[in-house]
Amino acid sequence: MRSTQDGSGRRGLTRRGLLSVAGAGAALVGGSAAAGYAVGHEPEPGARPDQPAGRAYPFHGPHQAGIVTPAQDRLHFAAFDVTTDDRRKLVRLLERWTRAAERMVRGEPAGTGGTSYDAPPDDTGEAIGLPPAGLTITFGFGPTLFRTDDGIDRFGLADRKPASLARLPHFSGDMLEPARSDGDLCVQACADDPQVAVHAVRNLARIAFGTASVRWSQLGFGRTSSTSTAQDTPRNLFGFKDGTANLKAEEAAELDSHLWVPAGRETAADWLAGGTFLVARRINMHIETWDRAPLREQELLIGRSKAEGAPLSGGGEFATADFTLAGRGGKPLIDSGSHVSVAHPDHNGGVRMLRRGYNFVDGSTGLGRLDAGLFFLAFVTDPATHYIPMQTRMQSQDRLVEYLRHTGSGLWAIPPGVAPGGFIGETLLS
Ligand SMILES: C=CC1=C(C)c2cc3[nH]c(cc4nc(cc5[nH]c(cc1n2)c(C)c5CCC(=O)O)C(CCC(=O)O)=C4C)c(C)c3C=C
Ligand SMILES: [Fe+2]
Repeated sequence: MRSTQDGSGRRGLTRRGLLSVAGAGAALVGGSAAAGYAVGHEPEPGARPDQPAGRAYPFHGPHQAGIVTPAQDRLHFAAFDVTTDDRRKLVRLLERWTRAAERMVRGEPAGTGGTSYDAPPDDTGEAIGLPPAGLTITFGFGPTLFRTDDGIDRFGLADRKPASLARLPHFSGDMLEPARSDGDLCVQACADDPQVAVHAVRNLARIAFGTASVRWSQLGFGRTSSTSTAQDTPRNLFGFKDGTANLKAEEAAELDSHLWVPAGRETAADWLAGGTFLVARRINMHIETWDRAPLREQELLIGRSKAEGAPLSGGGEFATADFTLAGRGGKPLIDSGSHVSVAHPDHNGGVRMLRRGYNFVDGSTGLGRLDAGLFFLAFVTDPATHYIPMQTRMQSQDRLVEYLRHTGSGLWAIPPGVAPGGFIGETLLS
């Protein structure tokens, strides 16, 4: 927490809006202002929107932020179970989440302040003094929101469920943990400061108390993709550049074909027009085994060079891969079982996806191995065409899977963006 002290010895906390305590007597009842729970919601004089940490992305727009937004460096992802069957309570939660998200992405506290000194603060406080840090908060609806596993239509939404919104099928080799999978709702909070991302999820969970509870959550510490041509390509925990051939924000026509759900595709689910689907897979990577594999083997399995990220058929990082070019002995320079060959659009009916995953390390196992990998996040126009067939092919043909273990999974419909005054999911629930 950053705090400042002026010449009068008064401490002032600086997250543009500060926690306030209702009533003029507040300072009298416990010296809260002097203790740091000060007042005011004025813009912080020191805020620097020109600096990366001061960057704030708008919450409102035709699409939700956090999809084509340049991928930030940190993630806190959470899946929630709705604990009520009262539709009005669900709507109220989404309204309250919207208001809190609007504020937090601006670098303001989750609440407006003014709570009683005898009540819990309406912001948890750990982001006071921190700038917006490029925070985006993206919300999604899982299949069980529409119909529970027992077939119950809790909220009268069953006939509006998109056909493709169903639990992902079992893929060969899956070792999924139920406690890391699925959920009625999801929240993806991305920021360039981990404390800002965690603060966002924590406050949304606090607001949800009594209506929804966290089912599972995942932290990510390094982006594994770029979503804009202005970004450098980052590296995953295998040490390879990841995101080179990703779908990028600048490819407007491709986004319409491969990312956004078009109006009129499915009458009953037209509320999703302008939205998309989010696939999440927690993929453990066998780091120690990989680190003992020769460089030749590592490059063969990926199909790109480790240093530059260039296709093994030649050229620089962004050169087009040539899967027919043969090397010594007449064998293709890019192995047909390499990851980029199996995942390439030419071998998947032309489909592309917008990947937005993160590295994770969740400590180590009892055997002294890192519990680490890639939290794969991909946004697609339709998982039935743009994800399930590719994952199925990977499990049977991609030699990289020998080093991977899928331990978590989820699919959510991501509703379109929100207009000022509206709320997340309005097209579905109002
Ligand atoms: C089902 C989809 C995919 C899963 C699961 C997946 C996991 C995964 N990928 C890497 C590392 C790399 N992937 C790369 C490219 C790439 N991956 C997918 C899809 C899945 N990856 C696609 C569609 C592509 C693009 C293919 C193309 O058009 O050429 C690359 C190369 C660099 C790049 O283009 O991004 C790397 C490296 C890991 C480690 C992993 C699971 C842990
Ligand atoms: Fe990949």
